[in-house]
Amino acid sequence: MESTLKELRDGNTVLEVDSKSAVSGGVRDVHGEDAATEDQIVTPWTISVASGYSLLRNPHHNKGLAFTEKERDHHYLRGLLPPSVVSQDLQVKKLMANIRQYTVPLQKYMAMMDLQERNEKLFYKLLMDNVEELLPVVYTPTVGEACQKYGSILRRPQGLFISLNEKGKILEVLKNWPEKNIQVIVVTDGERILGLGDLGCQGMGIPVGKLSLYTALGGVRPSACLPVTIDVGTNNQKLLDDEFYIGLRQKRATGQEYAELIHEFMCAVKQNYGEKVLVQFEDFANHNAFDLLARYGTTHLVFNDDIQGTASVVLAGLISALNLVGGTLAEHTFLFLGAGEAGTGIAELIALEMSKQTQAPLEETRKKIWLVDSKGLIVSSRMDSLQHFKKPWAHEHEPIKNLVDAVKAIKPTVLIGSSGVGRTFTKEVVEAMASFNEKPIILALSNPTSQSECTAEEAYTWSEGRAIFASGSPFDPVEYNGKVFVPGQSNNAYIFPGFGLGLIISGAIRVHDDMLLAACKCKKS
Ligand SMILES: O=C([O-])CC(=O)C(=O)O
Ligand SMILES: [Mg+2]
Repeated sequence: MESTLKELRDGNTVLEVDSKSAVSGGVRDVHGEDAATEDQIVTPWTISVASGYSLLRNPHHNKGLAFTEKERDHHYLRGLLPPSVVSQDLQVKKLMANIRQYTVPLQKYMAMMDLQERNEKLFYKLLMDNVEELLPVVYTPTVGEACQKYGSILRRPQGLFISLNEKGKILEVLKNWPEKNIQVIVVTDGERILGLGDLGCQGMGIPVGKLSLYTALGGVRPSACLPVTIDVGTNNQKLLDDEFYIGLRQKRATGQEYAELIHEFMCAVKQNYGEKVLVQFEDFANHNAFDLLARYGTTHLVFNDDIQGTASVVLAGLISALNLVGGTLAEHTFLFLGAGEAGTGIAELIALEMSKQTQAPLEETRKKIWLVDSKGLIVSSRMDSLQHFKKPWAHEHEPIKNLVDAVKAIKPTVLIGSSGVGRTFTKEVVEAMASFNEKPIILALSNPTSQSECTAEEAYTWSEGRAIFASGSPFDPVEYNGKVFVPGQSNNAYIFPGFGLGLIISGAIRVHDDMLLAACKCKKS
């Protein structure tokens, strides 16, 4: 018996033993008789073994034609597969050829999701071997379009949906998830999906995509990753009117009703998975993102990717850019378009690093950083009407209404776009940057590509090839005046999988700013 179990464990066959299988005293309750009392309605122990037909339909263990002759004998697969045995490498070759035939990115996305649902090992092999080509498919920018059309393209639901209907029952809902040992949860409420706005329940594509990078880039086991979407309704009328919309058909719950659902979720998560489970908040709207991070940052292992992840990756990029333009952080002047999660998160981390480098107080280093929001430059005369996360950036200056005037007045060396609004770094803005900077640093961070503040081509052309440019969404290399410029990508995908892995393997129970600063300075050895 023990040797068969070991074989099952070591082999490819699924073996799931519920932890309740051993009754107290170390005596195995083989027939479940001791535990099967009337007040215990759950099966006291279960062993499930996938083999044969069900093994082929189990995405975690299916290998398709790559099952060897021996495995086909052992797992009752004879006759269920055509005779040919192919290597995983050949499977990768075939699938890449198929995926490359699709010209529409969304078709590639759907092919990848189908694969993930069919043969998880092959999905990750494909993604890891072809990461540059497939990252824009399973992640930004295509995942944005997938979320917009999620209701129409959905085949088999992925992740866990927790809606207002589940209020009071969230712990039970977590127990419906087949995996028990969860290490990372990526959760969204869908209110600010990339720069695309409120996509309600259809935001699920984001946690699914982020977690596939946790595995492909961070090496976290897929079974330890849990994508969650909290559905409190949507204010997106187009979705509410869409017959294929998959979420609750109501306006967003707010205030106490919202806070109570999130709180129940956070408590249930800790109760079910323990203190070391990492909860990554993703694509919440500004008005909730900061509050959630503040509220749960002291009681849970939480990380906001849009505030902290983006901040670390951008600071890492700036530290590298200084090698090209010279000077220390404190010798530069920063101007942001966008004062939300990404903008203020990045600004704060830059100020913190400057303060560490120069020993100057944070209040002083913040003065090197200026932010423009939809109402213009953030200045002290606007203080009373500013949301709390913008207040630290309200410096003394006369009011300025638009970006180009702010650029001309502040004369930044670094211009960062994080507003979620595309096409806002106009020719005039880029030309102004290039007029007083030998090498202007220009970061167009908003996602997906349609929301990018400018394209790589625009940044290089309008600056006559002098801009140091990076963007949130990927852009192809650009040829300008006979020279090829390769734009950088400054997306939190370059930090959260490694950062999260570090949190998990170190057994951390809280996230601290020093960890973010350390992550920024990590160099590939
Ligand atoms: O998902 C991405 O590509 C980056 C990100 O967090 C966002 O734009 O919200
Ligand atoms: Mg995000």
